[in-house]
Parts: sequence; structure tokens; C-alpha cells
Amino acid sequence: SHGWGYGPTNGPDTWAEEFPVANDGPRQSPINIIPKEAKYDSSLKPLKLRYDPSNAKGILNNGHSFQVDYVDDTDSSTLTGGPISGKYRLKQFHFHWGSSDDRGSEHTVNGIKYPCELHLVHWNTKYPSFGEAANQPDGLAVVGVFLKIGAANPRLQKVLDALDGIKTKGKQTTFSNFDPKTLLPGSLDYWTYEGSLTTPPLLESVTWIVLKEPVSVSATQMTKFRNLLFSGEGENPCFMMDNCRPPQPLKGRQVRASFK
Ligand SMILES: CCN[C@H]1CN(CCOC)S(=O)(=O)c2sc(S(N)(=O)=O)cc21
Ligand SMILES: [Zn+2]
Repeated sequence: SHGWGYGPTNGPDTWAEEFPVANDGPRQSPINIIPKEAKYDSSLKPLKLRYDPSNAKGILNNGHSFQVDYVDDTDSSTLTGGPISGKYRLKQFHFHWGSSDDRGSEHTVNGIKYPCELHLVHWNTKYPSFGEAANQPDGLAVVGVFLKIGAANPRLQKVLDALDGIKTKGKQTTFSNFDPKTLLPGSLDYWTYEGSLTTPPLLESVTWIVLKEPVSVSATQMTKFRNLLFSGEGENPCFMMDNCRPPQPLKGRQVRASFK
């Protein structure tokens, strides 16, 4: 049987068949963020991201996106501060993007879609492992960064240049010495809310931290994302794009803002 995906027969509207939380869950992600309805919370602390570039270990096409994986057996690449308490370790970062520049992000702002969204995935070190943390309500913290069409972003180039080596599902190569902090915008102002993974298993274990300021990406750089394949080597080629889940019902959740 075919697994979940983003196509006409296995896309987000079919996920509830295997993952009922998709429809029944009270804290599903992504959401549409309405800045005027977000509540400024002066008790929110500044985000503190401290990453060791040498922790980067590989880049993988997982058949849904591509991810850069980090060594997470020590506290050398962590997220602290912000809305979270304690220390969360960076596990991986990945992206979601569209088939054209007018869509692709998962979170939206006043209904606006960005062409791409970066997710930096961290897990709470109060739990013994990532897998354990992923099943806890405070187990994960994902920092979301919007990418907006503009000047080419030189910080992305090393990642984009590695994509030729992982064109098909399951391919991975080494990827070393990369500081994901270089992908962040100048301002770390953020919105935060309690949500879930945006892909199956859609676990409701994510504290979302979505940065207000986008970073740039050029239209040419976006074509490089779309050159990846969902499909494996030797399979019918299916270009990787529109790997984004649409916004989900807020179900009474409060979105807080770290800024006025
Ligand atoms: C393609 C599979 N994506 C998921 C794989 N992982 C979950 C593993 O379940 C135990 S994960 O924690 O690395 C994340 S974070 C994330 S999102 N888009 O919400 O940031 C999706 C996934
Ligand atoms: Zn994601």
C-alpha cells in the first residue's frame, strides 16, 4: 500500500484514515496566524539559539522533504529561552515549498502564503531520547522561518548545492560544518502556540515558534528545491513540491507574540 504523501491519493485530506488525530486533535498544525489576534506576552523571553556547526552530520531526501541532520548526543546545539523552559537539542532542519512562488509555506499570516518555510526541529532534554520526547506534550520545539522571494540568499547556497547528490527518495550524503543560525533573519521576534507535527504521525508535541521576519530566497534558488524527487531511483519520477499541509482549525488556542 502507498504511504502518506502530498499527492491526489495520499495527501493531507487522506491522512486521517491512518492518523485520526489529523481531524480529531485539539492542537493540529500548521495554522493561519492573524497578528491582530495574537496576544503580546511580556513574560516571553528572547530566543537563545546556540548551534555548533560541527554537529552537522548529513543531508537526506526522506521522500517528503530533505533534511539536514545533527548529532544530538550532547548539549552542543541547543534552543533555550523563548516560550520554553529547559533545554532543547537541535535534531534536524528541513523545508516545505510550493510548485510556484505564490505558495508553499505551511503557516500563513493573514492568509498569506510564502513560497517556502524552514523548520528547525528540537527535542526536550528532560526526556531520555528524541523518540520519547516526540510523544510528550512539551517534547518538541520547532522554529519556523518564512522565505520570501527576493535577492538570492547566499546562506542557502551550501544546502542547495548539496541537493544534486540527494535527488531521489532515500539518498543521503555527508553534510558537515554548517551553522543553521546563518539561515535566521535579523529579528528573532516570534509568534508561539501549542501545536503538532505537520506531517504524520501528526504528534501533538510541538511548541511552535514562528519568526515574524522572513528571509530571502530567489526564484532561481526555489527552482533548485523543485528539482528534487519524491520518488526513488528507478521509479516514475515525481518532482518534490507542494509538500505542505494546509492550515488547521485553531480550536480555541491562543497565539502569543513576543513583540508589540
Ligand atoms: C517526513 C517526516 N517528518 C517528521 C519526522 N519526525 C517525526 C518522527 O516521529 C516520531 S520529526 O520530528 O523529525 C518531524 S518535525 C516535522 S514538522 N514539519 O512538524 O516540523 C515533521 C517531522
Ligand atoms: Zn516541517
